[in-house]
Amino acid sequence: MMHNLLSNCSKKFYSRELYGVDNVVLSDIVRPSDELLKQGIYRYADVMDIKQVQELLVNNQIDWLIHLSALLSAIGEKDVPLAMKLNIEGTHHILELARKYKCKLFIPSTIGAFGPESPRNPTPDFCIQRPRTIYGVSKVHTELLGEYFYYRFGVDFRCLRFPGIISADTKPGGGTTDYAIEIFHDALKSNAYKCYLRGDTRLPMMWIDDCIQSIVSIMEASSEQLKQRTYNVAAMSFTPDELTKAIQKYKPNFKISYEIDERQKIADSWPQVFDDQNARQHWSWNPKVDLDGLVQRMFAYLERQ
Ligand SMILES: NC(=O)c1ccc[n+]([C@@H]2O[C@H](COP(=O)([O-])OP(=O)(O)OC[C@H]3O[C@@H](n4cnc5c(N)ncnc54)[C@H](O)[C@@H]3O)[C@@H](O)[C@H]2O)c1
Ligand SMILES: C[C@@H](O)[C@H](N)C(=O)O
Repeated sequence: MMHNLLSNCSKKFYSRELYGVDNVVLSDIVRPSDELLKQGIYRYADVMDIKQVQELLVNNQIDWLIHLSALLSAIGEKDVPLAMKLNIEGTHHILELARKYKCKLFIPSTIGAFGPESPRNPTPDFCIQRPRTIYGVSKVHTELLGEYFYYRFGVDFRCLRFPGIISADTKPGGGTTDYAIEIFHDALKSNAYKCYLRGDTRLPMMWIDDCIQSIVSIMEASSEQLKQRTYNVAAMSFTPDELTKAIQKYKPNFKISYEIDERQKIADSWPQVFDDQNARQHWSWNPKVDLDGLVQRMFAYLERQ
């Protein structure tokens, strides 16, 4: 069965092969590239303006909503009022529209929804969550409110807590895990990278294709399979030192140096290793790409550019 699907963030949810070009509407507030416009439907919609999203949803007979727009952890700390507006008020709009129009709704959460009091290695689905960033607080809010809308109004809310997502074709959006993307660009440009996290900072990470597959899998899982509405998903965990060693297999002269900044404090409060056994058991989550696979894919893509 086909779904009309609205993904309100232009970049990372490429599911047109699966659901059909005319059934996927991408929306954002940024000016789209020519390439993006050629790929299918793109519409401007600001999630702060509920009427704009409502119009899009009605006019396109949307029945699945993939709500991705958010301010990430590091950039959120630089503009807390905007993060509160986008991540909290924007999410309220989306939840309300999903309720009104009976849409199936996906909103991602993050490793950042945990905090210094959470167990860090491994971090299970259910444990204390006291994040210390506005990003993390907004995502715990999303998890709880989404589940409330499910139990109270029957909204088919589905949520995955993602690790740092690594992709080659988009610029990082202001996260604490950005180093693991920037490092590849600098490796190709100058064979060196100055990292803002300590070399032993272990964080969960995931290749973009696994991320997209996890969204498709949870959206297609039957309600009976889902024993909870928010799941951790994991693929790998590594440190900047370990990533450097994996990069040096391709570029033996690559050098890393360190200049630690405020993002270290955020990373130190986050999970090191994610426990995703519930996702694996309940709806057969099974990531494909490990650290070497990720490095190989990044270089293959970037060297083609
Ligand atoms: N990238 C990661 O490592 C990661 C990890 C865990 C969870 N997530 C979640 O995945 C989602 C997408 O993350 P991302 O990395 O693509 O973020 P990003 O910062 O790269 O993209 C966010 C997008 O939201 C858009 N946006 C901003 N304000 C908007 C508005 N008012 N209306 C509509 N769109 C607006 C931006 O233009 C941008 O394209 C977020 O919810 C994030 O929390 C991402
Ligand atoms: C982990 C994730 O949510 C995002 N990449 C961030 O660092 O903020």
